Amino acid sequence: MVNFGVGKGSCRDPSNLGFRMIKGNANSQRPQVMGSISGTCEIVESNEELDSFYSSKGTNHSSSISRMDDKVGRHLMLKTGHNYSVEDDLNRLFEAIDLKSHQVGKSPLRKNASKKPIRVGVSQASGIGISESVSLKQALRGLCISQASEMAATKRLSKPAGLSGVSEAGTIKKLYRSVVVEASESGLSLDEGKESLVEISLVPERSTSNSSEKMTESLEVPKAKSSNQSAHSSTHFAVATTPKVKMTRTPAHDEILQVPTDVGVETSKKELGQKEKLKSALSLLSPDTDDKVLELDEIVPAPIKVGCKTSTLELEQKGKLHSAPSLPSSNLGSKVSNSASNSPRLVKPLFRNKNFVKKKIKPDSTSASSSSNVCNDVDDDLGPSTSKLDFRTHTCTLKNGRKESEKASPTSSKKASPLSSSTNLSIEVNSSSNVDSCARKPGFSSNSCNGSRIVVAKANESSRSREKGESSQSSKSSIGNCSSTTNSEESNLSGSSCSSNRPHMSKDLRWDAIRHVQMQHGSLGLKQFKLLKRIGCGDIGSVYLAELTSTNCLFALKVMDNEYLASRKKMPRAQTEREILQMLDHPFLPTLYAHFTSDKLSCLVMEYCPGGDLHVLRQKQPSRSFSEQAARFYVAEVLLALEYLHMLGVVYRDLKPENILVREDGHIMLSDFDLSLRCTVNPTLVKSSSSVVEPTKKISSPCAESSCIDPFCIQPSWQVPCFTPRLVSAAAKTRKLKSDLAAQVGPLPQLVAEPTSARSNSFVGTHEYLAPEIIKGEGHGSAVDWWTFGIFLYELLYGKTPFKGSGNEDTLTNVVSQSLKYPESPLVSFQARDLIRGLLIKDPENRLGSVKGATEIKQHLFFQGLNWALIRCAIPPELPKFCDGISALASQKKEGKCLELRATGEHLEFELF
Ligand SMILES: Nc1ncnc2c1ncn2[C@@H]1O[C@H](COP(=O)(O)OP(=O)(O)OP(=O)(O)O)[C@@H](O)[C@H]1O
Repeated sequence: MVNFGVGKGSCRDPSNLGFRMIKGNANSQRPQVMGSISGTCEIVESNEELDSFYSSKGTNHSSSISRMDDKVGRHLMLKTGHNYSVEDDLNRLFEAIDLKSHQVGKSPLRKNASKKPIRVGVSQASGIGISESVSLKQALRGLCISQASEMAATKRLSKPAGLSGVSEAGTIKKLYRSVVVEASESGLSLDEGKESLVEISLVPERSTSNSSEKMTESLEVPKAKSSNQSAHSSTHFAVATTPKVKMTRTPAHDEILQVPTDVGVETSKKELGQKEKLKSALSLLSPDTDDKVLELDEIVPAPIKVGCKTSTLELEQKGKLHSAPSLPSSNLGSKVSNSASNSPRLVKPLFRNKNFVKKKIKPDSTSASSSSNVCNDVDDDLGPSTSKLDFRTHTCTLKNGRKESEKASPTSSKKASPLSSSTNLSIEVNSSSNVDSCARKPGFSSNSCNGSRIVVAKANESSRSREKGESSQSSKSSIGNCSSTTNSEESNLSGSSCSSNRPHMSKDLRWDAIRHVQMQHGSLGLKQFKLLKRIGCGDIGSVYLAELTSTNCLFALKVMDNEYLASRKKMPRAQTEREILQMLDHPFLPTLYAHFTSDKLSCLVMEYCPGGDLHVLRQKQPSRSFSEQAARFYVAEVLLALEYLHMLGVVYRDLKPENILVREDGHIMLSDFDLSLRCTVNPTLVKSSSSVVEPTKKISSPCAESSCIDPFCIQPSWQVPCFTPRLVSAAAKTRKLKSDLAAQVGPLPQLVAEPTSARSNSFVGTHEYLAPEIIKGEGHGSAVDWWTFGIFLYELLYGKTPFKGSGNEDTLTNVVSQSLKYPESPLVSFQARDLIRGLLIKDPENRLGSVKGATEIKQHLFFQGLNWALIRCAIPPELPKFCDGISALASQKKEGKCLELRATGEHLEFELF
């Protein structure tokens, strides 16, 4: 294992930058997952035979071994027979390899005993001898790849980030392409390739190397093979290209690496040649694959679609924007650092009922007053006093006073926690309460969560009942009665609802705190929370800022009244929200730590977001609108969240600033999923037929553009601000070189993970944000999210929505019939307006994003130069400013401003104290 120490100083969750490259065969059920640490890259060849090999000999396969030629291996096997030791074999092999290396004029690879990659998979099995030459060969190949990775890492580490003089991205791409082409030409069928898939997965840090603790989510491109697989719609990919590709990802990651499969084991010379090329490519990918992917990403030609329908493979339209007459230089002007350097604004989140701002159209809302019923559960008159709380300084502590941070390291955490990995954390509160905290440490078998997981309705009937469009407050609400959903909501929930599949937040100390309380009390329920303040109330429940008893951990506790939900037919919405929350593991989406249900109440224990929402933040801006660079930052993060949701088969449907919460670190969190539509998704790898690349437009110096949030700008040299005047830097030259090379190589296939077949007739959303197709009742799909995304960007930039009328009816009429207009002020760049124009195309089929989803939107010039994978590490436009959280809470308590749950069981009775 090699720690590549990716520079990510400001990264909120650096663990997600760790990645792993795994090669396996079809027999490998899941990618081998090993313990890793932040910024770690591992390249592992994994198959059963390999495992057996290591298992039988206890060989640390991390030993550095150079590549072995097949013939050499075979020869040795014949010569030595079966009675030998592995060590002897390896010694001979090293000699042979040295000889071979000299023959081909290459210096032999060094053995580096100091590097100790973690052992793959099962390591304790014994009794399996090496009797097959293929085992040894493959084992050595695995070692070879590991070493190649290490060497590449060493090389990489010896250079400043971003200044690598060699266009590795271009090289990788070239190799990749050649493999793709050759594999394609070889005429190998998908099935043939199945035996040796290559996976490059992005995995988080792990605390153990137990093979049973696999947690990467494998996205296998080829045809769905088993019924079991087909049950998980969100993780199934269909292949639109040859050769076959297997992709592995962690849910937390935005980027998916795509690598062609290494076809066959030992077939033809041609295939062997392909393997060699692929290995070379893999070795180059090693230390900073994230960076490489980004660079590759950047050089992929942008299939921009502006007002015209684009078929999957026909990318003729993509040049439209690029070929447009010289775009006016961006007036994005100032750099992000500018905003970042602004004196931090005192943000006072005004927690309020959002219904007063933009009233949602929700199917079960029978009256405007209905939503207030929930709010009346607790009669509190607290002001927005949490606005000055400094939750950045808030530290979770356990009851014994020991700081959770002391257990931050995986090992210490494991030792210190009263819950070992063998502890079953499925929780039963009491006989009448049912709790599923899923507060498991990564590494727990996801199966352990299944018992408490909600079973999703299978039939269309049930699906329909889970839609939220039965009625509405507007005249259009009757459309909800005809709500029908096809091709949706058939997927059942899998282990992804557990923390074991939530690598993104796996190190969050709140997991430990919850486990600790559960252990102490035997269960988790409302009694274990001290409700400090009601943050707000929505249509289906109230949200409280709550402290977990005896810890300093704060949560957002959403409390819903079951009876109320049932009487208003809102139970399906609550269920939808919970199920979606259970699936999520993304930096810009909320983490659900636990949920518990009693006869009377349902509670969601969520990550608390102290920074208020974007609606409030926007109103605090001068001219009540965001600068373009700030808007770009926020919409980019929202876009990644939407992309992730779509990949999971979730159409969000309720995008608006009020639902974008601001985290303590200034990044965003998309909240509120009770109006979302669940559907099947069939992600596809699309290989562009065009090789036209416009590198000079696509790639530019990171700071040449406006609103630069390119991590290069916050990277060490380090912390060179964007606005620092630069001459043509070495990095810029390198980029130019890379882009030139990329132009020669051609585009990479693109992953399209848009649930284009999702259909719903529900009338849901928020008036000003409703897409025309929803208003017209024509049925809608995932394109509604791109419409709302356009409205959202418009509102951030102009401070108002484009079609707002004097009343809701007018608004709806305007949405359908009024053409898009831009106010004269504030001045907004052409790129921004062009993006909005593409997104607000009334015909969903022609709307930007309708075919290729976020993939095509991300390539719009508005986002030019943005480093998508590292945006989470970028400096936000502004940071919420709070004073000390704990002391503020304490003073609130003294002042009697806090609510505390009265210990009366499950009744929601609070009193001031
Ligand atoms: N995790 C959180 N952290 C901080 N505030 C939150 C969190 N979740 C929700 N809120 C706030 O609580 C309030 C109520 O949220 P909630 O989702 O219940 O209602 P809503 O957004 O109106 O949606 P709905 O009516 O669909 O339930 C909102 O003001 C929201 O900003």
